[in-house]
Amino acid sequence: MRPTRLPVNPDTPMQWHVFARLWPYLLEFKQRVALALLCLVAAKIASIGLPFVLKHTVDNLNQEPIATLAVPIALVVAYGTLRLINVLLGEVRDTLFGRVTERAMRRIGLEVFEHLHRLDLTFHLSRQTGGLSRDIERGTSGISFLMRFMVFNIGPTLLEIALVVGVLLTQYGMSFAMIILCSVVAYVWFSMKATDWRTEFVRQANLADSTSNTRAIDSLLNYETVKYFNNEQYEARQYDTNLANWEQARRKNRLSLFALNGGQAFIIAASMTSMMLLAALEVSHGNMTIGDFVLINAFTMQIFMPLNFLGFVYREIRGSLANIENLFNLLGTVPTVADAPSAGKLEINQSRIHFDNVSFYYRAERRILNHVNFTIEPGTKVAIVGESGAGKSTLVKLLFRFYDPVSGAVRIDDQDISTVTQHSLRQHIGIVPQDTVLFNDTIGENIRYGRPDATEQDIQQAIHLAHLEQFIASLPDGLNTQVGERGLKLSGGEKQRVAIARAILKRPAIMVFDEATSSLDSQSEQAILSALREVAEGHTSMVIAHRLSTIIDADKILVMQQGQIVEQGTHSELLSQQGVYAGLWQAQQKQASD
Ligand SMILES: Nc1ncnc2c1ncn2[C@@H]1O[C@H](COP(=O)(O)OP(=O)(O)OP(=O)(O)O)[C@@H](O)[C@H]1O
Repeated sequence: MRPTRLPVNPDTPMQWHVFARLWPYLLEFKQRVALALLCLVAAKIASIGLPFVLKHTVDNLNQEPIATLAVPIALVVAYGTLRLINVLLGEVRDTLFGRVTERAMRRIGLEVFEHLHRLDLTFHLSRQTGGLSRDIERGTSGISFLMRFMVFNIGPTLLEIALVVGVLLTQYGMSFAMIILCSVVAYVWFSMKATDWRTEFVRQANLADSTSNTRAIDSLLNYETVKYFNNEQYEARQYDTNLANWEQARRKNRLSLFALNGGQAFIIAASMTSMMLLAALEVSHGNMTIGDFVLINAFTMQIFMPLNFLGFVYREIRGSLANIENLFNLLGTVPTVADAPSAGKLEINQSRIHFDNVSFYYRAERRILNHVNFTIEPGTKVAIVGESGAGKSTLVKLLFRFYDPVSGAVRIDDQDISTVTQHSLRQHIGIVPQDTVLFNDTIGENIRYGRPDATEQDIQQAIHLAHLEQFIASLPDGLNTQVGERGLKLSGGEKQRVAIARAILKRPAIMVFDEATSSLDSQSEQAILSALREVAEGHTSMVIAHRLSTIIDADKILVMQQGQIVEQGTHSELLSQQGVYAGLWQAQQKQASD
């Protein structure tokens, strides 16, 4: 698996406050956490006992003559048992605590997911979904790492150091305790400093790694384009340039790791040597036994073993904290389109839509809609036409309240849609969008998405109305055929028909068709148009169209130009006005007859 660690900027301060936010998740399973900690303390006490058993065994064997073998044998058995208890307690602790971590990951994962769906379209358009999912993945694995390592690595190591220093101080005097304490402090200090210094090299290596990978994937995904232009060698050269950077970055990374490991080894060696020298002196002066010498040796080794991982753990913790911070920042993002605290449900009566003097821009420097006024009477069909970029789809986005108007209001049955809940608003509007995106699921599930609790009969009826029957019958697994990225690719027209079936299934009071037949050939278009007419029957509907021939039966046609409605009326009224619409109509008629 590729590392999911976020390269950490060495100047980023440690995000200690993240711990405070994780605390409540630990408290969810108080008893488990308490039991895990109990196992931890018991395991550490067992491991502190080990060198003592060793000491007594050696001292016993060192007696001349050995009185009885029973005592050393019992001691060796005790040694083995203590080791086993130590390991088993560690396993029990891991198993107990695993549940706590997993539950925290689940809770936070769901919280973020729900929050992301609450955020507005502007947020989603400005963030790459790939980047977002990486943030979530890194954040949640950061939580798992942090919880495990704080409780099982840093915590136990600190406890062990305290116990060992305490034992040395009480049993063997100040000098031994001081050497251990000083060398641990030196070791920790050096590891942290050296790790911070190395972070930049690690970051460069990770960056070079992901750049070369992105390049390779991009090139392979564009396989066809590479072949069209005969550019295999060009691609290979580009890839190799990236690989050369990677090689260089890895070299620095490796050398800096050598410096870190070398420094740590030096501190350990110096500490071991001084402890052993001091112990040897004490033995030669008759103040200590050989057993004591072995005990001191065992303690020193025992202390440095977990510290060996310190550089790695420290770097990972920094990375995890930064990743979790990113994740929590996501949670802190406030949606710009939100339900008012007093928002009630949209009450649909006749479903009259009224754009009341609506002005809108995405960015202040470019106004998109300028004082737009129109009404769609209940049960009627209003078509919106106009040049590309005039603001037609923007009207739909405002109707769905993906954005709020800068001034004016959108009303449905005299209720300003910004005063009702978004859920109740969207419940009553169905859409066949310009681009239909399908989920990576079966075609049946994709249709059912319009109303997840629909019956089979409803689904069959929607399929029939959307003229999908023949197409589905031609699929190898019928409704169970997988579609989307890993399944069957549907053509633009087929996708639109799935979208129509979905919208039919939703049974909304208001229907919106945004270029709903743009991907269809003329014959399919006519079939779908008659289906849409059936579907729209009795609904208030808003139709956006490029091809005017598809909307001549509309009750009203609005002609948009640069964010304003410049003409409105029925097809024949507009033709007789001899204005913008008549011009567009003639142009399209001419095009069709050419
Ligand atoms: N999210 C956005 N941020 C900034 N500008 C946008 C955004 N969405 C659309 N626009 C701009 O707003 C203008 C109106 O877009 P809109 O999609 O409403 O036009 P349209 O009339 O539906 O065009 P078309 O017929 O080509 O679909 C365009 O100039 C477009 O570039």
